[in-house]
Amino acid sequence: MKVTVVGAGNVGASVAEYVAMKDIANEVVLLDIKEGFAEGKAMDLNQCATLNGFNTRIVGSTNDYSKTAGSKVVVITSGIPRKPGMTREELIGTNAGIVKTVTENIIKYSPDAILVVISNPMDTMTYLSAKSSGLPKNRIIGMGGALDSARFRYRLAEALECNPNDVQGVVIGGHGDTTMIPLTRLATYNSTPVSNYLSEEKLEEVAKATMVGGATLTGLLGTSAWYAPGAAGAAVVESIIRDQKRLISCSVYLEGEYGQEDICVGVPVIIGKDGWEEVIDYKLNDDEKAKFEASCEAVRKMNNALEL
Ligand SMILES: NC(=O)c1ccc[n+]([C@@H]2O[C@H](COP(=O)([O-])OP(=O)(O)OC[C@H]3O[C@@H](n4cnc5c(N)ncnc54)[C@H](O)[C@@H]3O)[C@@H](O)[C@H]2O)c1
Ligand SMILES: O=C(O)C[C@H](O)C(=O)O
Repeated sequence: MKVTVVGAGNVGASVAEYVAMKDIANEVVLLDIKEGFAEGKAMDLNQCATLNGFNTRIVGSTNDYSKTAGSKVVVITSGIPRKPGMTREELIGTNAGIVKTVTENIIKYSPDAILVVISNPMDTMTYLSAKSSGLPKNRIIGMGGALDSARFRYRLAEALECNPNDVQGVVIGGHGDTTMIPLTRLATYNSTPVSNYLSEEKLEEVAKATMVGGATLTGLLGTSAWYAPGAAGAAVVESIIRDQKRLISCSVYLEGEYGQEDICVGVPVIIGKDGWEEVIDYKLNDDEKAKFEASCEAVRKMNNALEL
């Protein structure tokens, strides 16, 4: 099984590392436009094999797509990250061209691949990939909700002072500072509503911290985060390769689900060997529905800036 990761920068290398550590692919191809960069990252990662006990071969490629041929999954991380003070949406001018070209090159060599889009602004880049590739909708998955939900669970566990693995929580909507929707009403601490333990004000605080999770890290790091984004990307890849049928919030092309058409936005989906298989209806209440609609309007506005 071959997995390709386009962009060997912070997030791409992190996805490659986590995929290798999971030992779910024989080969991971890391491709970057910067001369020798992907080869260097691949060599460094290969030298972890005996230390971390994996048997995945990592191959570096400077823009040679023939090396990516026959990939089962392709993760797109190529593009610029934001700097402190910027929004993800400001990246569209540079990243749209990159994501479009990369998508076209990838499907020339791997027409049956499932694409996992990570580059920002992620929902719009996923929509662009869907439109420019012409691939069946189930084979285009935007990764954002997996990361945002992990951050939500971390913030909830911090507030509850508990083990994060005992907390369930999902973020839907756009992957933007103001568009994501942490579903606090549905979050649980080992099957009991978190509202049993946390006040409305505390839950509001948790939701706000979740929404600006990426911006907070960008402020601290000077560039955007990569460990949790890499782990979230690898979790999506694992669910595809192992056909795990995990229920993960991902940005997918909607045709009526959640009342939306012709948009890629975060909703809970089942992820398996054929890509995303089914959207699960969380039965949003009126307030959540209104937030979801506003989120979709903002994403749609971004999509309108694309030259398709
Ligand atoms: N969806 C998410 O949850 C999420 C999370 C983190 C980061 N991101 C986004 O992922 C992207 C990458 O972030 P990063 O921190 O890895 O940035 P980075 O600068 O470390 O790496 C990006 C890499 O892409 C490469 N690249 C640029 N154009 C290319 C092309 N045409 N073909 C191949 N490679 C190309 C660059 O050379 C660079 O090595 C950014 O857009 C960032 O905003 C999204
Ligand atoms: O915050 C960013 O710009 C990167 C990414 O989308 C994240 O949420 O970490």
